[in-house]
Amino acid sequence: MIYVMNFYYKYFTRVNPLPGPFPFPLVGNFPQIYWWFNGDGQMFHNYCYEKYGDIYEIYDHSRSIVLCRVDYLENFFSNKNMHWMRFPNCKGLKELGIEGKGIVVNNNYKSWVFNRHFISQAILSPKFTDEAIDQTNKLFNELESYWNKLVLFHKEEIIKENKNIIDFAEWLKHYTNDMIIKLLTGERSYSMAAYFNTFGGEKSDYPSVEIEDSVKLFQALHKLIIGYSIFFFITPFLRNCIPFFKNIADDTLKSMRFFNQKLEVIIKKRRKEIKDTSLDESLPHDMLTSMIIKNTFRDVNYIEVGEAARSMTNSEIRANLLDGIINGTYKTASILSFVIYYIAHNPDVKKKMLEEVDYIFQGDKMRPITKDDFYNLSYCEAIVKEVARVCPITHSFARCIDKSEEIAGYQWPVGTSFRFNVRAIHHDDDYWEEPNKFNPDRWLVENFETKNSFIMFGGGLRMCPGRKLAMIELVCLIALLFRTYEINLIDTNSPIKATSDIIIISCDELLVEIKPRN
Ligand code: HEM
Repeated sequence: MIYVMNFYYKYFTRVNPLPGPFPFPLVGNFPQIYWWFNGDGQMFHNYCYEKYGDIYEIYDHSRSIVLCRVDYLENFFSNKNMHWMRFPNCKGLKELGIEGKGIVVNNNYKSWVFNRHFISQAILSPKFTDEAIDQTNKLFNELESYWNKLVLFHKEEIIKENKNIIDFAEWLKHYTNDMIIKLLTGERSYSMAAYFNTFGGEKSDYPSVEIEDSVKLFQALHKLIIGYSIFFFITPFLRNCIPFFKNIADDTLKSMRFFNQKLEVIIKKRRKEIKDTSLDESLPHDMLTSMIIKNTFRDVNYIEVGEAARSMTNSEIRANLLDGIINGTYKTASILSFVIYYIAHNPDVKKKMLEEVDYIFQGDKMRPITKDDFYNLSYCEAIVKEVARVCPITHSFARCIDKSEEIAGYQWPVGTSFRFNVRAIHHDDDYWEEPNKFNPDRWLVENFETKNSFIMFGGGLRMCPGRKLAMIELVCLIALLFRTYEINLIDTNSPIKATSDIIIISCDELLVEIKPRN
């Protein structure tokens, strides 16, 4: 009773009261999200934007101000202000064992700068880019080999049994999982092989122990992604006392322990491999190796300058790997499924894209894709950006201000939480011409884009460090796929099957028919 009275006292005396759905104690606006929109965060934000306009407030475990206009973002992304914190401190981070670790939810500025610097140096380097292109070719060949076995070589029986239909979204999640694990840790995972094996009949050539391991890793990752938000957005009382939330929280902690153990083994093994490699031999370019050798004598830029230039501990490396793996799996996969969907619904765009792809490869369906090809595939890149603009996969992302500031015409106290409604920003008609039109050509006009109006990868200091890698994966895969295959949606009339949680929108299923292009 006291809690409820206190909650509503604070609510009715809050600074700058704004319109928004009425909150409930302990659960904030979750009842509305679940009762009205079946848990769909994007639909909830669409509703709030239409009903309340450019600025409204919502509640999870605390109050957040949601901004929907491009000009409201200036204070967050300019170098002058540097509001760098994403979420306020919360007990959940400690329970998950990630307080002050990694980068995504790290609220310790010094530690975040240290980790972010390591990660950026590792994955924005030219050698890492080469490695990403190389792995794209290798893993795409593997993906094709499974499709060939499943779909293309056994035509008659498969067509009879309707097996030429594949769930593209599911294949992509396994593909991006194998890709990110290889690029970040240097280790192979066999998520695609495991998925292939579920179809019965022929099995993949990889040893079954390795495949089973990958299945466990993939399942643990899935549980972590689902369960993570319970630790940020749900109050400790619900998480610890209500069985529904407690079960998810326990499962998430179990997956976290499992993941940490796996990563610890990989890190120790790599440290030993590096130690056993003579100085004149080169080392691989995965993120793990780069993080281990940074600020050691194996680092080509090594200078000894005290604490700031210290090397990384295993627990820091683990947290960074986990951040990268979680962020690098589902987002890239979902956006590519949306790309396939939009291409199928826009024949003119498809025609132009095929012309670009055919021009680049000149009829050669076998040669690997190169870095130059990637830079020349400007229309494919435009398609990715336009799909991400009209159909963002992160419906909102957050900042918490570390000093009092005037934002959107109101003065806000330190510690206020904000969210940016990505879809509203991407459709702000003061900044986008015909915002509702799907038009990749707009991206071909140089410098047309206004500052902060496109926030697919966020903005400011905390902008996504994986953006280049994501674009390489997306653009190269589009080119490799459409160079060889005709991909048609099974049901062109149905809307895309996607679900949106508290932050991410993911494609659940995309049934396509795939056959070789003439
Ligand atoms: C299409 C794919 C991707 C999209 C749309 C995406 C989008 C985003 C967004 C919107 C943010 C928040 C930025 C902000 O708060 O300003 C973010 C952060 C982040 N992303 Fe990505 N991302 C993608 C792929 C990746 C990949 C492949 C990686 C792998 C390394 C990655 C790693 C991260 C990390 C570590 C952060 C946290 C950065 C920080 O807090 O300093 N992302 N991403």
